[in-house]
Amino acid sequence: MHALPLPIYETVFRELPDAVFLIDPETSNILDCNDAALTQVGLARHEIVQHSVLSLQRDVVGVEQWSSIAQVIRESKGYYFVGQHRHKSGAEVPVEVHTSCFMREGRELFLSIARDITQRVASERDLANREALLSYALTEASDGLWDWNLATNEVFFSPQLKRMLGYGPQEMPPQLQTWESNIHPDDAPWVQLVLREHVEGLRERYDAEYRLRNRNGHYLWVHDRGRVCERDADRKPSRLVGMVENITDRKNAELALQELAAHDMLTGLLNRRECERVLRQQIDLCRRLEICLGLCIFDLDRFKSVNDRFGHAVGDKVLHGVAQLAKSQIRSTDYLFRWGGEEFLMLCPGIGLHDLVILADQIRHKIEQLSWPELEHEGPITCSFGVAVCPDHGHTADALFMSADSAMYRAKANGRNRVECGAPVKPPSQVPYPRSEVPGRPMIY
Ligand SMILES: Nc1nc2c(ncn2[C@@H]2O[C@H](COP(=O)(O)OP(=O)(O)OP(=O)(O)O)[C@@H](O)[C@H]2O)c(=O)[nH]1
Repeated sequence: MHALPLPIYETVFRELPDAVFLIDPETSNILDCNDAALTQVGLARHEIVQHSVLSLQRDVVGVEQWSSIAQVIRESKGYYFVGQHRHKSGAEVPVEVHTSCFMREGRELFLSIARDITQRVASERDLANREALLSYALTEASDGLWDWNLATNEVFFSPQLKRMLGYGPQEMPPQLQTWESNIHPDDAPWVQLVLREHVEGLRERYDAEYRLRNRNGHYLWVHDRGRVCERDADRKPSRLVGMVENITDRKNAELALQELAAHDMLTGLLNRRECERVLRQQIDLCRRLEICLGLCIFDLDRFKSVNDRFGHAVGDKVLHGVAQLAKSQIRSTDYLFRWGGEEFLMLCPGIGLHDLVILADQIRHKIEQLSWPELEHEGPITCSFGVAVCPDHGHTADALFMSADSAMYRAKANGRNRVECGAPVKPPSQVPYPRSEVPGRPMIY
């Protein structure tokens, strides 16, 4: 039983933002209410007081139903229900009602507090709609979807994602490791870096194209995009969702085109355009790693006479043979390009002048020793070589190339079938640049 209302309680009753009704359990009539109650149903005080509480809503109909509810309210400490109050305008106001029973001066009374939950119902409806959409997207969308809980490292893989990779609905354990272990080893480090950078807030989104292994062990090319969609109380990412698209066909076509555009048809070597790109990239890389970069240009000697005497087709064979031989002499980390016509360019990261000269001379010698049945009694095919090393002979791509090129012309002028070195240049005073070769780079090829 509650104590008698004191003036302070009277004020609380009047000022409460929730609608409060004082009800006679016998008649269901409202004995009193606060202003929030009047606002909630849009009625004046005289339209409410001494009217049945049943007139405010439609969930309880008739005295009989009211009596049984009144009985439940009496027996329980508090009666709670979610229903609708009827506004004067005809609109329905969703309410959450808590009713309790108490005695005052020997008389039984009900106190009902009705909270307007319009906003909450709207957001719940919105959430339900979104969840339905999400559930549709997760199971039916043509792209595969994933949902990663960062706290547990659990990952939901959508049925479509599993289908894309050739797995059944019960396969693919829902863990981050399942995904990680299927990324192509060459792609894994940078894909994981991109993902980490997004989680750490360094990238706005996670977006990567990489190879993902399917159930048969073959790799698919995928475009994977994702975003942090939930954060914990400390604003740390707690959930990331993303979408995986199978782009194998497009990527393969793209790669085939790139391959075609980067290679020379006759020799199969990388072409001049690719050479220019790689040369600049290697200059930057070697500068960053503080290692040397060797460049060698070689050109067939008196090749015009081969064409003239034996025809272009035989000349092509010679070019192809020379390219294959040179290719067989370099390391997998070196590059060989067909610079143009009968001219080739070799790039060797981490090599010093001494070793580069040895390598060039070895190739020169091996080319000279090749036998060419098509050339009948013609003498050996020979080449002239010019070598230069960055930074000793040039600090930029152009300077390095020019140095090796003029060395090659000097080799021609000095009798052909020989190796000449570029002229040393002064280092730029402001850029400290090492002279080191890669430690341990073998001199023997
Ligand atoms: N068969 C064939 N010949 C080519 C190709 N590209 C360039 N050539 C030929 O290479 C020859 C180059 O001749 P030149 O520049 O006079 O040089 P060279 O005869 O080798 O004389 P030096 O370089 O001074 O030793 C020309 O006959 C070109 O037609 C090719 O793809 N196939």
